Amino acid sequence: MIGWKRQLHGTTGGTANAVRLHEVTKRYGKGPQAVLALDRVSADIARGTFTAVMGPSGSGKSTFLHCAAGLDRPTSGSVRLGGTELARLNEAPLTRLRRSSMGFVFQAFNLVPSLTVEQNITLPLRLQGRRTDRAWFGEIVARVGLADRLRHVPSQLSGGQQQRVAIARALVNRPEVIFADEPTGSLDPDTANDILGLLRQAVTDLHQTVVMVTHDPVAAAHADRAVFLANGRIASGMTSPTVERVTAAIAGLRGAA
Ligand SMILES: Nc1ncnc2c1ncn2[C@@H]1O[C@H](COP(=O)(O)OP(=O)(O)OP(=O)(O)O)[C@@H](O)[C@H]1O
Repeated sequence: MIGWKRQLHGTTGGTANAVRLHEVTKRYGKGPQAVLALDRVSADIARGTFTAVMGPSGSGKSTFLHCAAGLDRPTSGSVRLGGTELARLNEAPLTRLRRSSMGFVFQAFNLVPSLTVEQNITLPLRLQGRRTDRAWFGEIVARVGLADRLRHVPSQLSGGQQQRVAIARALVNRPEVIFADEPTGSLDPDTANDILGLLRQAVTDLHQTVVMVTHDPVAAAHADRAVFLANGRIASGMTSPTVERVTAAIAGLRGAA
């Protein structure tokens, strides 16, 4: 764990963290039925990096993402987004912070069916009462290849196109961090590869920060780093993950379970 933290700092030349989890524990339920989903997890996510969160089913990946994004409150420990401690915020300011500083990409796309592509993409801005920066909007729409689809509604789009809308929506705020939960889980391999390429570009070209939960070693290989959870703890970390190394690491975790 210490080595993992050192690696993060070491490769970024001391860049500030977008997200920092310190000794985060999440327990669901009480008494003998209680489940320890996260057990004193600490992780620093440096700005401008792409991190894949991996691990066997039930290892705590979604709980990690939900706690990091303030969608779920840790039982103990600290989560900081930039300089802000999430535990100190009540629901209303937390919701505002999520809208202003986080982007989300989910497996199920989660677009608003009655809104057009353009309205879906700009929804986070409208919810904050902010104007759309047309130059930035034009750039992200061009990058995700949706310029000729702006007046369509989600039901008129393929799954891959809907996920492109979700990525544009996540980028529209220039958030502190984009959280992606199995973003390619319902896509065919070629479409998945396109979507992962867009997330990669968001980091490399647009200097965004992406944290992605995935089961898929191919998806993880697009990231700068992979962090492996097992039984609610960080078991190991890896820089410049490849499909082969990630597959071997997961097999090792399954063997140790
Ligand atoms: N709301 C909840 N109430 C009770 N237990 C929960 C709840 N959410 C998650 N858990 C438990 O916490 C543990 C971690 O769950 P989590 O969903 O974070 O794992 P995961 O690694 O994302 O799994 P998967 O890959 O199957 O989605 C599991 O044992 C799960 O059953």
